[in-house]
Amino acid sequence: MSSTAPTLHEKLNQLRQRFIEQLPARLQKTATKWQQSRLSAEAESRLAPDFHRFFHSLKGTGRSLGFERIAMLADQGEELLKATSASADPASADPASADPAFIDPAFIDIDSLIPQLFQQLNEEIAYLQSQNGQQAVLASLNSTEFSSVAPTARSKRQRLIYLCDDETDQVGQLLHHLRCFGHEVVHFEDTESFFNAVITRRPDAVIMDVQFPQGNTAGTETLTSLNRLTGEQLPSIVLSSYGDFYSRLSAVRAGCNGYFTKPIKPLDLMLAIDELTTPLNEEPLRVLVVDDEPEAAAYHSLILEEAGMIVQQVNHPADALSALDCFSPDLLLIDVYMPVCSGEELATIIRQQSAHIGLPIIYLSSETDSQKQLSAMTAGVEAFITKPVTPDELVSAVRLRAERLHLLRSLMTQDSMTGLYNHSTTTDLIGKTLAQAYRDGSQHAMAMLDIDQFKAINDTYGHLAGDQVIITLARLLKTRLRISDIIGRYGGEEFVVLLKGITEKRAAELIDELRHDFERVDFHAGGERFRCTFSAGISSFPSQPSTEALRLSADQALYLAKQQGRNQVVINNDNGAEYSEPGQHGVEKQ
Ligand SMILES: Nc1nc2c(ncn2[C@@H]2O[C@H](COP(=O)(O)OP(=O)(O)OP(=O)(O)O)[C@@H](O)[C@H]2O)c(=O)[nH]1
Repeated sequence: MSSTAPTLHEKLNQLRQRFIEQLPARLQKTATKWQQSRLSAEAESRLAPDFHRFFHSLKGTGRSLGFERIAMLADQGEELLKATSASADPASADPASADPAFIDPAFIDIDSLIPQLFQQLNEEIAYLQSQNGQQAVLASLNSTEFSSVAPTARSKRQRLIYLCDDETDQVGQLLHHLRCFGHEVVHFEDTESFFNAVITRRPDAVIMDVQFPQGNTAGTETLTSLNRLTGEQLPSIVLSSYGDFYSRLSAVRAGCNGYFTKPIKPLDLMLAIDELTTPLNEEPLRVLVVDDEPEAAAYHSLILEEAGMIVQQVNHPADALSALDCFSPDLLLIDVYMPVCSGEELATIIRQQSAHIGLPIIYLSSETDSQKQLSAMTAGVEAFITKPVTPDELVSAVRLRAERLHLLRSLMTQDSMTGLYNHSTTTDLIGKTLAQAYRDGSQHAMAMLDIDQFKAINDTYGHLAGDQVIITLARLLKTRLRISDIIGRYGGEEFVVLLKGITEKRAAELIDELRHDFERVDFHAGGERFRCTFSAGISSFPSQPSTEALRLSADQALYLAKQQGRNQVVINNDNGAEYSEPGQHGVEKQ
């Protein structure tokens, strides 16, 4: 059995199979209802919206999933129903004069045509379930284009970095710093092995020396050849012993993003790499999909997830409001035709609540009538996408409209210096996580971190150096902890982390590893080099049943850590405090 995760094509294939397996039962149910509707005028008008919705959504989902013939038959059904219902509506004007393709409804034998369509749909399903049909479906699936759907790299903070420098003795410290921050670093001593490695496995960023035995600008020339060969610019930073004009010019021509001269200040270079490889908006976009058709919702979710977004599906419009509150999406994707309430009505309900006034909404529908699209837009939605939508179209439509709100939200929820959550957002998110933990019985641990003798750092090296220390610890937490963990700057030099799904003991081990790596980071201020440490206190849920109780308990443990000499991690659990190995010092001046 293969242990790899299913590919997009495999997931899509599963979705199609599920759709086809369930279709005969849906068809049977609708055919039975159709017979009932023929018994009286009352039943006919009561059940008419159900048939319209059935054909309409079958057309949309069928087309999205690539079942062209099913979509075509469903389209015929919808058109037949439209034509006969228009003839029953005395308010509708006589279209015969305007439309040359008009067929008089009096000549449409709906009683035999609709059952014929049911029959044809059943035959198509039987074909699709046969071996020949399955092969045809597979062939069409393989021809589907997903080329420009973005990779899921955004979900990982760890970067692959290639460092190409033949002066091995000088890069040891840099390698250590980069690895401290959780990056995978591969070191090459010559440009040829570096070149081959890039072709085999493309890195997220490159640090390149300029001068090699092969030539004075051999490093930057290698980057230029690679960029030409692959047609893509490698994010790169130059690290050179020379700052002369021609070395710098060769770096500019190779499209390098930065130029550092030796001796190296590892932290500066590391932060530059971090900036180069971290997308402006690091948090993935969140999309709520509301569609009564589970397969259609799953199909669109799959595409958006594949592009790195977090998606939640809701199949009943009534569940959309609570999902909005719990999930906090950056965008809402709504199907227009749903039972109970239309997409238009749902959009109006949402817009009437001040908390969701700015939320971008996109309609997704098989409706091609531009007049109807226009009227649906009156509820204040951003866009109307017609099914079937290609993956690239869907991803870019969603990204375009969601990113602005996402950015605005980030400004309100993040601390501007570190990009971590601010105090109130941290408390808010922890509260929501605990509410969920009560329902699913999960356990979590909280860590409170405080930089040791930070006042002395500010006083000795200046506030800018102090800020650098805060930013570095924030980066360390972000790169080394899980994306799902909640990491906040609680104020000043104090941080709070909720490590989800782990015991306090495991949390203490993780934080202690960070403590150990942090104390080995070199900071520079003026001509001086210095190091810092932090202390941490750990508490856990459910022994501490609320955010406030967790915070107080972690704070007590932190206080103990400070009292006992700093640079250590203390757990506050039911059995009393437990300590990690205490460190040596708070500030080390070298
Ligand atoms: N550079 C800088 N300093 C800050 C920032 N926020 C708070 N501080 C300073 O952080 C220092 C915190 O000092 P204290 O609370 O006395 O604690 P400490 O010196 O770290 O000592 P211990 O916690 O006991 O190890 C104060 O001098 C604050 O002015 C900031 O954003 N940047």
